[in-house]
Amino acid sequence: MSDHSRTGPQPVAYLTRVQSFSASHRLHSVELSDEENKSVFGKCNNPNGHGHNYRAEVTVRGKINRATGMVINLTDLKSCIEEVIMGPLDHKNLDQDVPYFANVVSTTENLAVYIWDNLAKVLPVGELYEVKIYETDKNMVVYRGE
Ligand SMILES: Nc1nc2c(c(=O)[nH]1)N=C([C@H](O)[C@H](O)COP(=O)(O)OP(=O)(O)OP(=O)(O)O)CN2
Ligand SMILES: [Zn+2]
Repeated sequence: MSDHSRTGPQPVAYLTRVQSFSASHRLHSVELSDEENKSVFGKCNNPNGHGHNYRAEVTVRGKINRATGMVINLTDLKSCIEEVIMGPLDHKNLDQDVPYFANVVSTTENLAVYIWDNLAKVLPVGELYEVKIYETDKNMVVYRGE
């Protein structure tokens, strides 16, 4: 049996915070012709764009600090999520308002990478383990920094 007392090993836990946000976008690649864009992205290439109510699940992995009982203080994780997700992305047009997506297609895959890269820069403790993004109730991407 493992010993998680004061002198035993520090157990590792995975802490997840869920955050919803709304954004619009259009799937369009600068590397493809207009015809190719229409063919690949179909209705999602409509110049008027469309919107989603996204759901992000951010998971941090780390040892449970003996003194605090925490992997990361949820207050700090919430601040990071505000800075990386809510500020830049909520109620924004991803392609027009977020410089990263000027030349990167705003798929859920790329959105997960964007969120991962920026969260990794600001997390104070623990290690970012997983970013999960639901674009719709039916479509979800998991990114683990690989
Ligand atoms: N690999 C990916 N493919 C597609 C993405 C994506 O992010 N990665 N995104 C889109 C569109 O942006 C859009 O989100 C798809 O919307 P829609 O087809 O309406 O969504 P649902 O599958 O949930 O709805 P249905 O009820 O099945 O129509 C397209 N492809
Ligand atoms: Zn979409």
